[in-house]
Amino acid sequence: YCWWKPRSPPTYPGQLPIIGHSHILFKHRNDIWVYFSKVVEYISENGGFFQFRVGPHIMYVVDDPESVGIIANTCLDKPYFYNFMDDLLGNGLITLNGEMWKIHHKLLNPAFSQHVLNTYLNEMDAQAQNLVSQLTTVAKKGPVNITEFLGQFVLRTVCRTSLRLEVKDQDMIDNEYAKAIEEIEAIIIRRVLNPILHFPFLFKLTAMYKRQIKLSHNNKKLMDPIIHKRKSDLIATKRTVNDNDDSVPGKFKPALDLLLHLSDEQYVLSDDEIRAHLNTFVAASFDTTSAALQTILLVLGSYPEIQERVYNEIQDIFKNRDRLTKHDITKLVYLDAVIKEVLRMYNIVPLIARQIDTDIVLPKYTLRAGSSCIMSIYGLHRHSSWGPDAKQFKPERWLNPATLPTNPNVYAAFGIGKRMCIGKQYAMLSMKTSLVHTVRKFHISADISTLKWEYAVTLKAKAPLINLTLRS
Ligand code: HEM
Repeated sequence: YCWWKPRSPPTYPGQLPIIGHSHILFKHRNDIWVYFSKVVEYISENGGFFQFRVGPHIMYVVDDPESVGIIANTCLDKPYFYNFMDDLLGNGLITLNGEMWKIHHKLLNPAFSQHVLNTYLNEMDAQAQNLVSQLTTVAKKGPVNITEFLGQFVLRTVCRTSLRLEVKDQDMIDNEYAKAIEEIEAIIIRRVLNPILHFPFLFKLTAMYKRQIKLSHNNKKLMDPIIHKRKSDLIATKRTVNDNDDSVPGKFKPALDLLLHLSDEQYVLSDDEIRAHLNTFVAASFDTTSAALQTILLVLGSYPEIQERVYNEIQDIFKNRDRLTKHDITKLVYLDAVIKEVLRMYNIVPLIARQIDTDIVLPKYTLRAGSSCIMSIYGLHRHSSWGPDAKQFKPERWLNPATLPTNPNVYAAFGIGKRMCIGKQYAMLSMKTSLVHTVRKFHISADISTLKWEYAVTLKAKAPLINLTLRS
C-alpha cells in the first residue's frame, strides 16, 4: 500500500490546525518579499516541492524544472486568487480560463506577430528619443527617480502602437492611470496576504474594495473614448478597419484594430470584451516593462564595465546614425544578453500559478485536483543547472548557448508553457529601443545592492535613484 499510495509533497514548517499557514502570510504582510524570498530559497534547497495550506485550500510551491513544465502545459487555468484582478482586468487574457481563453488567445495572437512589431519600430524609436530628451532635463540635477519617465514612455508607446492613437492623443492614458494600477496592485497583494479577505463577501465590506472598484472603474472608463476615437479616425480617413494602409494587411493588425475588426466584421467580441483585452494589454505592458527597464538601468549603473560594453556595441552598430532599423536590433547581441540576465536575476514576475483540475502524477509526488500550484520562477532562475555561478550576474552566459541549461523551463521570465506572455517580443523590442538611446546619451550610475524590493504582482526596487550624466 505504501508503495503505490500517491505521495504528497512535504508540508512547509509552521502549519497550524484549521488556518494552516495563513497566520504566516498575515504576519509578513509588511515585508512580504523578504519572507517569500526566504521561502523559495528554502524550497530550492530542500527538494523543490512543498505544500502550504491557506485554510482548507492546498497550495503547492514548485521549482523542479521537469515538474513545472508538466504542470504549466497540463493545467491552463489560473487559480481563484487571479480573480482578485477581475475588477481591474475583466475577462482579459491574463484572467480568462477554459475554452474562452483558447479562442481569444488564438484570435489575438496575430496582433503580436513579428509583421506587426516591425511596423512599430519607428514609433518606438521616436518615443525612445523623446524619453532621452526628457531625461536630459533632469540629468544634471543629482540622483533622480526615473520611474515616472519610464512609465510615461511605456504608456505613450502603447498608445501609439497597439492603440494606434495619433500624437495629439498619445497622453489619453496618463499618469493617473499608472498610479491607479499601482494602488490596485497593492490592494490585490494585501488581499492575498489576508486569507479572511479571500472570501468575496468579506472583502466587499472593506474600504479597500470600494477604493479598488473606484480606481478600476476610472481606468475602464478611459478605454471608451479611445475605442470611439480609433473607430472615428478610421472612418474619417475613409479607411475601413480592413484596409488601414499603415498597418499590415490581412489578419495581422495592431491590437485595437484587430479587436475592432473582430467585433465589426466577424461579430465575435462584445464591447466589454474589447475593453477587457485593451485594459489587460495596457496594464500588463505598463507594469512589467517599466519595472524591467528601471531594473536594467539600475544594474547598468551598478556594473560600469558591463555598461561600457553595451555602449561600445551600440556605437559599433550605429556609428553616427540616429534611427534604428530592424537589422540593428538583431545585431545587439550583448544588450540582448544583459536584458535576459537582468530578467533572470532580478525577477520582474517571480511567481506564477495554475489551478490543478485533475490529479497530476509527477515522478516524485501527486498533486491533488482542486488545489493550486505556485511555480517559483525565482527558484527556476537559480536552479543548479545554471551551474555553480547560478546566483551571479553574468550576461556572458547567454553568449554561448552551449553553456546554457539544456532544460528550457529553467528560464521563465515571460512565463512558461502555453500561457506564456503574449507581449514578450513587443516588450523586448521596446526595451532594446529605449536602452539604445539612453545608454548612448548618458553615463548611468547607481547602487543596486543597497535597494530594498517591493512585491506587488511585479517585483520593483523601492525609491530607485539613478545618476545620469551626459556623455561627451
Ligand atoms: C518585461 C516585460 C514583461 C514581462 C516580464 C512579462 C511577464 C509575463 C509573465 C511571467 C506572464 C505569465 C503570467 C502567468 O502565467 O500567470 C505574462 C503573461 C501575459 N503578458 Fe506579459 N510580460 C511583459 C510584457 C508584456 C507586454 C508588453 C504585454 C502586452 C500585451 C504583456 C501581456 C501579457 C498577457 C496578455 C499575458 C497573459 C497571457 C495568457 O495567459 O494568455 N506582457 N507576462
